[in-house]
Amino acid sequence: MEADSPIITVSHVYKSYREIRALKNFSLKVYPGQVMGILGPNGSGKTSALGVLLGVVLPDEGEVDWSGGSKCFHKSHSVGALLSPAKFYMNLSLSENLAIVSKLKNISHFQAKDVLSKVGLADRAGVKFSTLTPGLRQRFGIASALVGNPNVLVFDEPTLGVDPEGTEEIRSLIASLHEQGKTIILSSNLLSEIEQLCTHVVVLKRGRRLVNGSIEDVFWSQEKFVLAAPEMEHLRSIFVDSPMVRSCNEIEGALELLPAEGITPSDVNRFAFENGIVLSRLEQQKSSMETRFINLMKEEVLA
Ligand SMILES: Nc1ncnc2c1ncn2[C@@H]1O[C@H](COP(=O)(O)OP(=O)(O)OP(=O)(O)O)[C@@H](O)[C@H]1O
Repeated sequence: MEADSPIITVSHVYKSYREIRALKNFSLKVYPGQVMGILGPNGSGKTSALGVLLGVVLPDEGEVDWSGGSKCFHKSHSVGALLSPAKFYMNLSLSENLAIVSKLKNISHFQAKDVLSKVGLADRAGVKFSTLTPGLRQRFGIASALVGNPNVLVFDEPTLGVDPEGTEEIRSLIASLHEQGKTIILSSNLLSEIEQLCTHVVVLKRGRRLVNGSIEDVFWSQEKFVLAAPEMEHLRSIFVDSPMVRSCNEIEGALELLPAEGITPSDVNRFAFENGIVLSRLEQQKSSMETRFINLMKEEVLA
């Protein structure tokens, strides 16, 4: 997939609101067909990052380039966005609201029913926006993003404030848009949502990018070794200050090591043997998504 050119390239963007630094040296590439998740706690800069991508927030420094060299794309039909919570005219019907959206996007041949049927709201074309539940409002927001059949969709916390049933409906709608080949960029502070929907992720903390890559690489690449031996105290003592490991914890009768770069299980086995210990257990395991995310959030953000 990355053999293609990126659809969006964000380079070294800084954004402050007075003294608050919302984005610090933020860079990102999004390729066609990806579902890029922007993951981070509240206030980490997710909405600012999406605003910069969409051209509705001007960066203080840095560049955003859309494929084709466009720097000002937000009036284009090839991008649809939903910034949460979905805001529309309360007293107008869904089809009237969509007519306004299509006018703003400068789209002449447009059928509200076609777009509404894509999100399962075709039978509500005539109802007022004010009568919709939070989940249906978000679904309608996705419908409005689909006006003009854009290739790229941007959703800011699409399930925020939605009940579990509505959340599942919105998630399956986003998954089906991905299956149709849309490129999607969405923000969330829920690891489970990012894991369920995204192919790629960028993790933000206090406006800085901590990591970026495929879900697999970012959340599953951290390995740990689990060791045991008859003399556990001796085993711990040889590894606790060893440069072979980044951390060493005794958990439920076993020693869990996070190995230093390039260290293999045979290196660990050999080192134990050279110190007079025959291991009764040596397993290589991957950290869980949650563990990796929690560790990332603990990591100090480098200035
Ligand atoms: N218009 C604004 N004026 C002043 N400060 C702002 C503005 N928009 C965002 N901020 C601040 O910038 C920082 C990043 O906010 P942003 O909304 O981008 O983060 P976020 O990760 O989307 O947060 P949340 O999940 O709470 O929406 C926060 O400290 C926020 O208070």
